[in-house]
Amino acid sequence: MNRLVDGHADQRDDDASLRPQTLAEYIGQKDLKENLAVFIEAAKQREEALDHVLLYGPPGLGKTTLSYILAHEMGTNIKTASGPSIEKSGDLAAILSQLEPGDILFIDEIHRLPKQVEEVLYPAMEDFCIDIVVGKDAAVRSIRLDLPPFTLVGATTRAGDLSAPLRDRFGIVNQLQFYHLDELCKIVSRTAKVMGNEIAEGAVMEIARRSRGTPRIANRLFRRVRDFAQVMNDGVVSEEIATMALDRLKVDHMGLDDVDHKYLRGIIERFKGGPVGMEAIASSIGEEAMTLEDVYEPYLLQIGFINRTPRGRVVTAKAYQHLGIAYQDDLFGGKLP
Ligand SMILES: Nc1ncnc2c1ncn2[C@@H]1O[C@H](COP(=O)(O)OP(=O)(O)OP(=O)(O)O)[C@@H](O)[C@H]1O
Ligand SMILES: [Mg+2]
Repeated sequence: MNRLVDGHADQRDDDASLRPQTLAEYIGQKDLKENLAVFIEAAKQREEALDHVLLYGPPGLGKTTLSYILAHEMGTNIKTASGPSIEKSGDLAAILSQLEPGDILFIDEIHRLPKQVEEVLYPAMEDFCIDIVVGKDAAVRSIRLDLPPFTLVGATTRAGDLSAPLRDRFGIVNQLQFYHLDELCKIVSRTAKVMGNEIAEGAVMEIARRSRGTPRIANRLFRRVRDFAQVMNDGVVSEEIATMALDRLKVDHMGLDDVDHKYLRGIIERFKGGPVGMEAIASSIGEEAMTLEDVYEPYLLQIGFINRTPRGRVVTAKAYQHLGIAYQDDLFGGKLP
């Protein structure tokens, strides 16, 4: 299903012109940015490749953008690949053997690398070499190929799915956080400017508030609001136009759409607000458990609408209030508020 407030990219998202190019232009993620700036400076002073970097967090928070920025700041090239596209160890060997000293190799969805490919990556990351098996049967032998020092930048939405040996080989491990409202406002204003639209402060706020802490969603909502503004208001994005457009797009003032409502109401109506296991929720509302976990739940957890307990998901009083449903704390059911 195509979902307006889903953090995943669709074809029109991630317009290259909207991607910040430098750390200074990259909005938010303050701690992460400050640390990276130090690591970049230190590596440059020592004339070494930057240590391997793992970036994890929900879709659309800026992992890919940050990888390009790292290459830009280090003044190196970036080669890109994605976990599922590297099917055989030979594919990875081919990619690695083309790297130049200091290059960044960006592997998106790194948790989806096949196991045998991952094993080739270990010595490549640690000792900058790979062992290639040549010949057949009795004549089979392995030759060691030296690689130039390079930086692996891995991105994943599921850090928990990464094997421990792979995870341990990253010197710099960073989690991207949901963005604060003021940061999202800056992102929306910047996007409006890049796209050449006049925008009212109230409209910036309205879009930012509904974008689930996610820059990709902020940009996507802006694009849709801009269509309404163009057709109805000479391209001027006023607060009224923004509010009207977002209401028509069925994104509520917390950024929740029909699917979130279905999820929350599902737990409330069918499971008395929980606790309930992921699989049961997923099958009762007809969505995939993994999608719910990766895409829907992180934000609902972040805004305190659900809790994860050892016995399953629980909808909080805050969510009941948002949905306008009376909350009854069922002490005997052991429900957590
Ligand atoms: N810090 C930021 N400042 C401004 N814009 C940003 C920032 N982070 C992301 N964006 C915008 O959001 C879009 C999505 O970011 P990006 O593609 O880097 O996300 P991602 O984390 O790689 O997502 P996925 O997990 O789906 O690969 C980018 O095209 C960019 O325009
Ligand atoms: Mg990405």
